[in-house]
Amino acid sequence: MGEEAPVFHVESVALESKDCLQNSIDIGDKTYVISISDDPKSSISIKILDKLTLTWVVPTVLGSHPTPTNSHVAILVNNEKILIIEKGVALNDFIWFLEVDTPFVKQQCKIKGAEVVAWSKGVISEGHTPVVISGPSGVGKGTLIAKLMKEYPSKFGFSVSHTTRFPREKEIDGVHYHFTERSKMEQEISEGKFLEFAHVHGNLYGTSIEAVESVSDQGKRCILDIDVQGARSVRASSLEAIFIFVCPPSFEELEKRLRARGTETEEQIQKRLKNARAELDQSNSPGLFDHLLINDDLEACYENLKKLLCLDDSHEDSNDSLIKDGKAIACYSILSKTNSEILLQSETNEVEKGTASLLSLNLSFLSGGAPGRTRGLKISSFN
Ligand SMILES: Nc1ncnc2c1ncn2[C@@H]1O[C@H](COP(=O)(O)OP(=O)(O)OP(=O)(O)O)[C@@H](O)[C@H]1O
Ligand SMILES: Nc1nc2c(ncn2[C@@H]2O[C@H](COP(=O)(O)O)[C@@H](O)[C@H]2O)c(=O)[nH]1
Repeated sequence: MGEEAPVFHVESVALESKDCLQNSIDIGDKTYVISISDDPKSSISIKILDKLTLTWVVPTVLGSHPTPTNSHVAILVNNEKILIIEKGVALNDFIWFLEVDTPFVKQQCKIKGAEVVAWSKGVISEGHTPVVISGPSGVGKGTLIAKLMKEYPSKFGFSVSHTTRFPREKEIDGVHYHFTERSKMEQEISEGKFLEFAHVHGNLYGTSIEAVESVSDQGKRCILDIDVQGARSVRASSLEAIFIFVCPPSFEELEKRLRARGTETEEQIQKRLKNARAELDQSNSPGLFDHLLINDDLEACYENLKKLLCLDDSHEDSNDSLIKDGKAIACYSILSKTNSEILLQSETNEVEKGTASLLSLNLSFLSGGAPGRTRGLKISSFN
């Protein structure tokens, strides 16, 4: 009796060059050649061979790229994207997707009139639904968020927005905001790097995709402090979130708080109060906010916020245990592939703490993708 054929499905050809390992993948009439090397000068290159005309194209490459390393394997997920498994990098950084024909890439090809490919990092942790907090200037959003972050530093992460306004005293660049030049921010908006942006009180504010994704990467729940226009844009985006509007007990109290904060000129206060009326009017827009919170007594409001966020619910993501020690080094090769599952085998004999000898990667629930992360990767480990 003959041996049963193994379920191997090799689609990638690996070519050793002096400083790096290249993988080539065929999709239709094109061959994608991916070289990742740890030489900083030539760290990542993508070339496309058109097999009909035998011409090479160097595409425009979008997105943050994988960590340079001289060993990786590549395998086709479907005709839209290639999965890259990097070797010798941290466990929370070893899965990447090179999108070659997804809707985002097609749209970018049209905009740029050139061949485009885009990187997207694969994320094992699902994170938790982000929370959008809106409300008029001075109502106490920042105060409530600061309390939450202080009490639950490992549960929540703040989405650090970009803004063209000047920093206030004690505000730190990269912590409270990314303070930026208008032209630079506009350029980055045109490059598709922002989830949302809005002109607020005479300045440009925006949430970069990276700001939200980097919080989720840490397995934390992302908090966005954005105005009502921004909340509307996020509602219309693919980001699933909970939307909370914070109201003042009265307009007079709002004005009192804004003045007492002492961070705005009289002219700016007037502008913010005028905008506050419009924002309060919009708080009841159908389908926009899930919850309204009145910030009268701060402690009472904070307790209500905690209730809304189910902070006594101690549910853990089933993938969490695998990424707890995300710094462990991954060194996996592809053992087998079906349409929805890839089996990875550790190349090291001694299984490092935090890694497993076999990993099963389920691709059935993928979501997101370039220009952000690819989420929904389900991983099971076997030792
Ligand atoms: N419940 C409350 N009672 C009294 N004062 C409050 C209350 N909540 C917040 N404050 C005070 O009101 C001022 C404005 O609060 P905060 O800066 O948090 O508002 P904000 O909504 O984040 O404003 P902005 O949108 O302009 O950033 C602060 O001085 C803060 O200490
Ligand atoms: N649409 C967005 N609005 C934002 C963002 N970051 C902050 N904001 C809102 O701007 C006002 C003013 O903030 P301030 O710090 O200058 O007082 C406030 O309502 C914030 O919620 C953003 O990224 N996008």
